[in-house]
Amino acid sequence: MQVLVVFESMFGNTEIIARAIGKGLATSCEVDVVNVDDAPAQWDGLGLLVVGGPTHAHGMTRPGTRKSARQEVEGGVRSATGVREWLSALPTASRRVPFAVFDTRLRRARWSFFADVGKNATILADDEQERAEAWGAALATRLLQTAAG
Ligand SMILES: Cc1cc2nc3c(=O)[nH]c(=O)nc-3n(C[C@H](O)[C@H](O)[C@H](O)COP(=O)(O)O)c2cc1C
Repeated sequence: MQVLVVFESMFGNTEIIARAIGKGLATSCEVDVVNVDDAPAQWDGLGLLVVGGPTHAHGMTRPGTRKSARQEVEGGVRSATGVREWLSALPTASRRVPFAVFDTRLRRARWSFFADVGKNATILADDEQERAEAWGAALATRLLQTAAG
């Protein structure tokens, strides 16, 4: 089963979580983890698309919030594009695929991954990488069960 994980990340936290999710999924699937800047817009035979990004102003990033993030970090941010824009530009055929989403944010929330971002530093809260890997592994198990009917 082929899985594509697409992440958007300013300071690196969401990228770490995306790669941990990919590691979990790789226990039973073929996985590519790609920055949204390099993400394809079309695919063939994809079993699952997983998309994640940082929470900005209670939602997905926008050009203005990404500009604020750029001003906070020396040496540039990880993604120039947003998953919001990437998703909007996907052709209709690419949207017909099983889909899972995740986000990172500052406040600990049950369905999000928690990042504590210091100045010019990437500080993921304890256990979040492990939690992300476990979520990826659970997703893979569920996917294979669904495929098996
Ligand atoms: C412009 C901006 C707005 C943000 N707004 C929120 C918010 O509304 N709620 C929240 O919990 N975190 C917020 N954050 C924190 C980010 O969600 C956190 O920095 C992010 O998860 C880090 O991921 P990244 O390192 O991949 O960019 C914001 C960060 C920035 C830069």
